Amino acid sequence: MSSEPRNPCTLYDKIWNNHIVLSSPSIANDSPQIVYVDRHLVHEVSSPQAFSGLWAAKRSVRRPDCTLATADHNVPTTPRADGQLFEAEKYIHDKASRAQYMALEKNVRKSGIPYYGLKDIRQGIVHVIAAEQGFILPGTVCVCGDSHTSTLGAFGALAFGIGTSEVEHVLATQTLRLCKSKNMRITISGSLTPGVTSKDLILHIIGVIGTAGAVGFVIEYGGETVKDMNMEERMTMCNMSIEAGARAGLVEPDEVTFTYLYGRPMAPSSNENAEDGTAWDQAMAYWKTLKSDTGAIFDREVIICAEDIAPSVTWGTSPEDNVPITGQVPDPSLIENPQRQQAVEKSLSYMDLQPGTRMEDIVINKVFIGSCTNSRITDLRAAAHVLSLLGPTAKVASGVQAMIVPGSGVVKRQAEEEGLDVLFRRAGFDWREPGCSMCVGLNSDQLGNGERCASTSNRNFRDRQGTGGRTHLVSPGMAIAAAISGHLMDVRKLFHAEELIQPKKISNHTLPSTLFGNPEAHTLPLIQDNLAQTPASVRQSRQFISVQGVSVPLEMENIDTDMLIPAPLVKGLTRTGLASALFNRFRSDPVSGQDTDFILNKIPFTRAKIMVCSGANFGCGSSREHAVWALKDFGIACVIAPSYGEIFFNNCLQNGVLPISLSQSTCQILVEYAYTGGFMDVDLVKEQILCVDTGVSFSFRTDPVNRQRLLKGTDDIDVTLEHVQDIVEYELQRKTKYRWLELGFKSGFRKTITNDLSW
Ligand SMILES: CC(C)[C@H](C(=O)O)[C@@H](O)C(=O)O
Ligand code: SF4
Repeated sequence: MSSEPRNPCTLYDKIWNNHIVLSSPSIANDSPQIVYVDRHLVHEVSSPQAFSGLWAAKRSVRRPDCTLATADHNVPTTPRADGQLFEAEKYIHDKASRAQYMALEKNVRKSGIPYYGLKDIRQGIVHVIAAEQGFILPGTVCVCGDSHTSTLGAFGALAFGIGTSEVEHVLATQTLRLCKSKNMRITISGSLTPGVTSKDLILHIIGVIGTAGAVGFVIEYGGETVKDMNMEERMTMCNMSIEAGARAGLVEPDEVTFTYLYGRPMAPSSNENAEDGTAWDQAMAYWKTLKSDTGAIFDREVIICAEDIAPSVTWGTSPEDNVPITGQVPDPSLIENPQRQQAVEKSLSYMDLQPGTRMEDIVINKVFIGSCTNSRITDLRAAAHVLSLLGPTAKVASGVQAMIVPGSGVVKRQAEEEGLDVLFRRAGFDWREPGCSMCVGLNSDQLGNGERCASTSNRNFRDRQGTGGRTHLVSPGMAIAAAISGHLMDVRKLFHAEELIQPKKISNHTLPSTLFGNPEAHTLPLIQDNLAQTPASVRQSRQFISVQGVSVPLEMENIDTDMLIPAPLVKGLTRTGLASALFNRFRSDPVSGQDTDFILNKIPFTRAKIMVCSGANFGCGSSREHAVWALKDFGIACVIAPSYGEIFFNNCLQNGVLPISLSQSTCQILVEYAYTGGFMDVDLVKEQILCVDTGVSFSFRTDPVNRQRLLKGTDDIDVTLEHVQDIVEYELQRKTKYRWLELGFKSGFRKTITNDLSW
């Protein structure tokens, strides 16, 4: 807002320039800037430690009115029909899940943040409800302690995931300290053929550019295919931008976007008559400017032809491991790059698949339709459409368990009004309450050891859906085909092409407004009780100067944060006590619980202080800061790898863990050295790594700002709060220029303080 964009700009440049808080921002392009956050989403897993930190420092939430909370990851999806089951104490049996749920309720009460809990029909997966309620708007910056916040880029917003320390920063300051990303444009030309969906498209794109293909970039998706998509399809595509490593993915807002938003409870209202037009009119005037200028420069361009794409399905343990359903499991012996070859071998061994097996011959035991990728009403309609084409006698194959988990209570009710649940139940599908469910297995919806699942979620990481579980990512229609046939199957084979074209592309906006529940959202009653005050020691040291010790070598690429710490172990309320959680599924045998021979269990690596990895994209995937806390608790103060998942990298900086990027060949030399058990000395002052036993040293570079942060152990929140006057001025300016950004809340959100909304 403070600095006018220079033409020609990309859509991302425009949003970025509009959100720089300081009137004289740092000129260096790659220096962190203070960026204003318009919308902040909060859920129970990534927020407890942020609130504890906030309360411990005696700070408050700066903009509860711009924040929205819900519980989604931990909640059971078993029926909530019995009134008393609404009580979390009775409904959530798992102690740790319940504690996180209760902590969220206490924190929203204390802060006055609007909240959709188990009693509220609007409860659901955070990324689903934000769109449904009109919380997310074009041109805004939206964050959440969750990597799939990228979903909301579909609205032409800059939406991305952050770690828990950054959540605390946003709660306290309503800003973030951020470096600008590069621009990537992915243009998709032509039309998707019948039976091929935006899920197949995004899997295909990730297959083409790789899971690290967009690290450092914000992607703008464009082309005729995208123009032709409805909002839900765009959300599915943007959702998995994080699986390509991108900071965010976005789509230029257009009539499809505006029509979707019109009349949503938290979108700007078209009823308020002001002299200068309604809030909706004012918003529209701004939204129509949100497009990349002709001639804007993108740092990378990718062109995809929609007609080339078949329904996609994964065979391995990374989303890039995908092929058309007509394809086969790849043969690692034909892969030239030795590191990739090894990765494929490991994946196939975990997935228990033989090279050359036809994808359609893979037999499955479970089917999961849900997650923030594919749990919206149009996804359920797509699934129901395939099922209805099969006729009333179609049944889930014997031996297969299939579940459908709507993304929100609103989606669930809508589906029930349309009778979709009847279709699903009749065919033998389990129809559940909303939540993340088997996407991440934080509740009891999990795969057993060795079970194989066709899943509409977004991550096929090892152990992701349950320890030892095997995931094949597919679209909703393909999931139905798998459920009915009992194996992976090309949905297009079941019908004539024209039958697969759904009758109408309808978005939720045609639904009667009662489906959104009481249009006045509510907050829980404010409480002034003293939440168990967390001692200042919960705020871990952020300082790093140097470290000396043994380094542990790893020769794997795409080490994701689910590997670093499996989901069921992120259910705590503190930042500590996670040493044994680090690489837990590798260190402990899933069946016997005995220690394995994984390198971290071996002397001298049990006391390693440095982790050296020769594979790229370390820490990709989920935003869980628990991965860094686990490393730190184990004793690791420095990670050396060729490249990193961006959120993980930032999380390291927040916790005084030094992430060093070096070329793959240098990392390999350091890995060889690490195997000898020799001492390493990593010195940030000198920017040097010394292999003590051989006397060989390597220099490394760190960003000067980050280097200072680590050397001084700076608390970003303190530094940002030195600029509080600039934040105040930015907010005043925002109120005048973008009045509509406040209105939805004033009129619809803050009025009612009640907790008695029921289903
Ligand atoms: C728990 C949360 C931090 C995590 C994420 O950031 O993605 C989760 O949603 C996931 O999908 O793994
Ligand atoms: S990816 Fe899965 S666990 Fe993460 S927010 Fe989406 S549904 Fe929830």
